[in-house]
Amino acid sequence: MKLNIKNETGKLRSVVLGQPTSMGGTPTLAQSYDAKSYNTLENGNYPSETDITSEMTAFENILKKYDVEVFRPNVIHDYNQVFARDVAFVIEDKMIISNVIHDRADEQEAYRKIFEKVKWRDIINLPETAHIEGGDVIVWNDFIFIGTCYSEDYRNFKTARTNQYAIEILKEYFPKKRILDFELKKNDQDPFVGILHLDCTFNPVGKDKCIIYKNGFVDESDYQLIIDIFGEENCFHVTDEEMFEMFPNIFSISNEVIVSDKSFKRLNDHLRNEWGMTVEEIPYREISKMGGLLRCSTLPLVRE
Ligand SMILES: NC(=[NH2+])NCCC[C@H](N)C(=O)O
Repeated sequence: MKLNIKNETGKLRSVVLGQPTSMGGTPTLAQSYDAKSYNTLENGNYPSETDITSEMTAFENILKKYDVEVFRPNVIHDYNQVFARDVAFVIEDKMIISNVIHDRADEQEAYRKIFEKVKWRDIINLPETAHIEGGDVIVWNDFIFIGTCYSEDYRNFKTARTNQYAIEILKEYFPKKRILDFELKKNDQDPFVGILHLDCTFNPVGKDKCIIYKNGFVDESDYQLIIDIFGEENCFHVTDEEMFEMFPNIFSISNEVIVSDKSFKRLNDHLRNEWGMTVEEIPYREISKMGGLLRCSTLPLVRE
């Protein structure tokens, strides 16, 4: 397979969609590794495998409707494999194997048959201490936007997944890209305060637009830089509550077609009425309780 990812919104040809089978029971608070799941567990409403399965099936059906080739990872017994995004990521024709948080490390084995479709020389493995997950990496033509955490207590956060070392290495592999790193607010327990990945606070859509949550960034100047790149009129600003519901984490099948949660009324209306896009709405509320949404559930391999 010839990988090709130049941006977030080129027409999607081939993608990995995570899988819900045998996702294990409800974790304990101590076992959770993101603030949204922590909050869900505190509220005692962790989702069931049956509900997660029906949401992911709805997503797969939309992808197939647009003739996208969909791969699924193998099932690992009692292991959450919903969020394919973080396991690896594609930049141009290269696949970078993430160094994910320890709690999720076993997920990668289930992608072996998919990785084997890619030529060895197109696969990049990073040194063990270079931490990075696909949710923090957004390829946007000449730019690569990367979410990170500079804090000295980086290691104390389970929600800090990408470090400077990994970013420095990517700069060497992709010298022609303008790599911009953004420090994200971190908090392992309060989903209104901490941002797990960059794609929970920012996501490009269409040819030149984006969805953005200002308070996810530590430095206002980082947020302002994105606004300057896209232009104020091309930015949809989300509120605290909408960030919590995961508005930024929708998924583009092309410049014109977006898969969104059917409860995102204000966003979906804007995408359709102001920006003229086609919005495919599906139910994804149960999956949101585990700290990710539509972008997080996918790992795009080929876009036109
Ligand atoms: N790209 C993303 N935002 N992925 C969300 C992953 C959520 C998952 N519970 C984790 O903590 O790893």
